[in-house]
Amino acid sequence: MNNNNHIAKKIAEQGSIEAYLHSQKNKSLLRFLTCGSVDDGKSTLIGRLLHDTQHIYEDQLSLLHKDSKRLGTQGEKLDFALLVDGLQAEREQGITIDVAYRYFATNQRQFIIADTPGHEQYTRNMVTGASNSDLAILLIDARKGMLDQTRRHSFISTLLGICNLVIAVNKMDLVKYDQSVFNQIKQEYLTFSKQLPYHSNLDIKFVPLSALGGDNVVHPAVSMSWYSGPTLLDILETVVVVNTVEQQQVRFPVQYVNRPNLDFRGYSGTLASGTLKVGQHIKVLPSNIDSTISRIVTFDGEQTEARTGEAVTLVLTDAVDISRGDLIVDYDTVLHPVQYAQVNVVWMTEKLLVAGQNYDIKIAGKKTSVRIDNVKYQIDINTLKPRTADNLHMNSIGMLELEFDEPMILEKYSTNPVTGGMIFIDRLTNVTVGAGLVQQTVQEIHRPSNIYSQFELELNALLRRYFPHWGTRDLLGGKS
Ligand SMILES: Nc1nc2c(ncn2[C@@H]2O[C@H](COP(=O)(O)OP(=O)(O)OP(=O)(O)O)[C@@H](O)[C@H]2O)c(=O)[nH]1
Repeated sequence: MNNNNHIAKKIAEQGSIEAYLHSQKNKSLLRFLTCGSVDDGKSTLIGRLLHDTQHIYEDQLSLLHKDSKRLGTQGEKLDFALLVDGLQAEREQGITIDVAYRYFATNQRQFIIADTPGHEQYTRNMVTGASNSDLAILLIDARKGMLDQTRRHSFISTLLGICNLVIAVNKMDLVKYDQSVFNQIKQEYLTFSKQLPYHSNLDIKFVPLSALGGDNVVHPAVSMSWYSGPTLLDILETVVVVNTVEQQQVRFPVQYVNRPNLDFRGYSGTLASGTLKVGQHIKVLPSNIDSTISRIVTFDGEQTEARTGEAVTLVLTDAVDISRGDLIVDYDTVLHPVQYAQVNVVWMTEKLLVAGQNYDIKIAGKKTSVRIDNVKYQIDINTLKPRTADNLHMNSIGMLELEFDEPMILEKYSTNPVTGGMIFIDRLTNVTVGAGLVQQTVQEIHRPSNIYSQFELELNALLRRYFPHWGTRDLLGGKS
């Protein structure tokens, strides 16, 4: 059955189009990404998932029949990779590609898949895909076992806070569906995974499959009777995703001050976490000015409440001075601005990252600059252990010590991905060159005292002693 018939059947089951749409809307949503090395079978797997869950339109299916026959990549069979490799041509032409998002739904759930290419230089897209996902499917070619890219993508996924990993050992048909091959890869991965960030919170599942033949993707494989676990779709339909963001404290980065006329002044943005209500007492950081929400305006009209992820415009009872990049939080939230932070970085450009460089950064809607004070270490992708490094090259992951141009409201990435996640932008080319995740904000930093003159140090001490309300930073590293 193709997608058209499939949907028609579902509508008939529900009784009306309205009832069908309503049932779709109330299903939980799982966002996942597929990653792994080049040619591991990501596109084939996604094509197979869409096909076997009847999410391919009639015209797509006949085109797929035609293309598979014309190219003959799979003999007489369908080449599912062709279904999702629409970007292939762009790839071959070397055009920058982005993550391809695809949507499908089953009776249990709705899914959004981020398909990220496996080539080494495409780590950038993988990071983008992972930052919006609840679960990562890591494909491993059964013939090749674990590769650097498997380790790198596992590390990045977990660093970005994904705690559901599915290790899909693909192309089992090419190893004669041998259980020992699967077991060996599973064992190797389990040993490796002990080094992954937040290891104790990880839920790792293993499935042996053949994306090409459809074994254990949607339907259980007869060829692998030794495997009694769930199929990949079973896992996707039942995995429990804990969304803690909604319960977290309010973080509303102001993206835009909306002032269409003298009578209206609103602050637009997407609510990164928590909920906001009309009448709620709030505070604006870094200024610490407080006010109350008088209206919540959206594209579809006014509402009394805003939930995590909603794009809204807030109107306040007072005419306060708020600019783009400010952060609206609950009135009783205490967050101190910091000038330094230790940040995990995934470097994505050929130009080496070295200490002393300056970059523009964007964090929670705010744009400012940083200086790389120090490359603390690089992560060895095989052992996931830190090793000393003076620089970071493309695709490497490391820890930096940063100094911001101005005091910043930051949090650990693990506390809040919006106030703890940043991108690095090259000042000349305006290209995104890295992704950073705050590991630790640093209030105190110990600089060698001899970079300041005795007079500067004495003046600094006097200012801090007699004018504490100026918030002067301690040149020797004390709290501001
Ligand atoms: N025998 C066999 N071949 C497979 C299987 N899955 C994928 N392939 C083949 O492996 C090759 C690569 O598959 P793709 O789906 O294009 O791989 P990919 O990971 O999407 O590759 P990129 O998009 O280039 O990163 C194709 O020739 C597929 O037909 C499988 O389970 N068994």
